[in-house]
Amino acid sequence: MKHAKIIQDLEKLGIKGDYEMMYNPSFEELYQAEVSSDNQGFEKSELTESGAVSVQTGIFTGRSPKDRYIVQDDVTRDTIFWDGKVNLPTTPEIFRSCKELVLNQLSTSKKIYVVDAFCGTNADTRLKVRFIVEVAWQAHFVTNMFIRPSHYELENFGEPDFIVMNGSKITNPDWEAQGLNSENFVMFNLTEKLQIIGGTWYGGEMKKGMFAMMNYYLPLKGMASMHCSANVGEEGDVALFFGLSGTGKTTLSADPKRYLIGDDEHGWDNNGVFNYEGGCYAKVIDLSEEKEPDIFRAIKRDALLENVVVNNGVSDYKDGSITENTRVSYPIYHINKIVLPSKAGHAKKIVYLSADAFGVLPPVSILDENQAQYHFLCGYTSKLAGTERGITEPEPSFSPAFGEAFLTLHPTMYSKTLIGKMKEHGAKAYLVNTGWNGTGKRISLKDTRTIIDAIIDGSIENAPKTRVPIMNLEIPTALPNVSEGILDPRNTYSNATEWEEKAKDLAAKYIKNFDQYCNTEEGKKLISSGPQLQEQTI
Ligand SMILES: Nc1ncnc2c1ncn2[C@@H]1O[C@H](COP(=O)(O)OP(=O)(O)O)[C@@H](O)[C@H]1O
Ligand SMILES: C=C(OP(=O)(O)O)C(=O)O
Ligand SMILES: [Mn+2]
Repeated sequence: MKHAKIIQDLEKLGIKGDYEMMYNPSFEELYQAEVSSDNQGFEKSELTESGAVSVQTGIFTGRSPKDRYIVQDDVTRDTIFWDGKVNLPTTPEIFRSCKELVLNQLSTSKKIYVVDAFCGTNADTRLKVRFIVEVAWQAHFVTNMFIRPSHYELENFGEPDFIVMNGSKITNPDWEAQGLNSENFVMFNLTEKLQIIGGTWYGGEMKKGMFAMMNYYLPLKGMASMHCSANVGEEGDVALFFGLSGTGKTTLSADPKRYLIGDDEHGWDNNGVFNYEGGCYAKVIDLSEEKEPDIFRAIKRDALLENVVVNNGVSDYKDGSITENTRVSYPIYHINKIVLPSKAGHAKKIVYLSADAFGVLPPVSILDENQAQYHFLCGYTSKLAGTERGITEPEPSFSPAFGEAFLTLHPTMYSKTLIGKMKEHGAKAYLVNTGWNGTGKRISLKDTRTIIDAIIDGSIENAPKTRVPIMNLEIPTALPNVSEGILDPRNTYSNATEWEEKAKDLAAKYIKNFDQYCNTEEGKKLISSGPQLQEQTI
């Protein structure tokens, strides 16, 4: 029997105890476990008016990059990009000691949830992942976010390719002596194909953890692995939306005119674009049915709200007092227009989303091939408060491939694979600012959506154009139904020299950041595609 086999597997891993084990619980079983009166502290969940359950994730309401380590050994030494920032090295010994802590924690649990799921739509490239957690809502989170195997697939699941053991309730007392950042840890061992977690309850570590693993395995097989959302039109035309957290991947990919492929993580192989996930993870801060009807309506039974303030069973999306990073996860079929399985053909339109808090970038720029490469390597945006610990103010950030925090290989691996696919399939790239302009206000969602429509239907190519100096970007000067006077950012300032000053400041940052790619001929040749400081605006 499957159940007995799973218990045997857990014992082999070192989880031995007198626990009750639930294997791939149904949504109904998860719900019952979540509202059980046995739950303590952050295990507690609450039913809300929409039918969704609401939880608090504890001290961590976002990922904790400084506590994230990868074991450096023969498998990873020459493959992982040891940049000293994202992929922090640890030793097999320290991993073993932290793993022991997690095993002890799980062994003394009353209840353990084991969820077998897929990461990746295609059988030939997906990871069969086994999540072992002791908190019901964490099991719910991974059930929402990863691809749920059918009964048949579950029966034939076989050995997992990767195991995630979450001991969020324990911390590491030896962290100082081991030279770690804190008592909390998120560690990967690629030899053992194991992720272990302690101290943080935040589910994003599991979601983005497996993304980082896909970012390792797929580019090594020549595929593009991308931090982007994706949707497809009636004609099979696929669009990708790259961007860091908060730039609009989830919001803009939920487009009632198109079919959603996925909202965050995709691969691109010889057959086309495919999702890694089986659900979406949307921000709910200030969410309204009027502005984002598809996401609003996806919040219903089986959806899981995180860190939202709930008053007498009613969620208040305006209240950011727990965190600005309030979230909901839901299975992808909560969005009406989707393709299943989550894949489609080759991408034709590539949109780089950047939420520029400094008001310099145009709402949309048309990129040529070299600029597509330049801006992909730059990955400029402003980091907004919330998704990462310690970020409380917008900060300019250059994040290669629009996802530096999840890259396990050198950034150029991701640009090579993506640009290769783009060339092969004649995809065109655009840079879209979903952030601020000289008015001090954020560019409206309505204007951004209209701009995206013009990119997707191709009409943007026929618009009158001009070049924005310093930033060295080509922009349309008029687009039907886009607010007058916003397309050229210089016009959103009462005095264009104000823009110029800010632009020079930002251009200098771009140029300085790009230095890291200038030690190769390939990199050097891209400099002229980026911002230029010597230029005069008039
Ligand atoms: N012009 C805009 N374009 C996209 N999103 C916008 C815009 N203005 C405000 N927003 C808000 O910004 C947030 C974008 O978040 P989200 O789509 O979840 O980003 P991501 O998926 O890239 O992390 C949403 O809360 C959305 O309502
Ligand atoms: C969940 C995350 O990503 P995003 O904001 O892109 O959805 C994250 O960065 O932890
Ligand atoms: Mn998102």
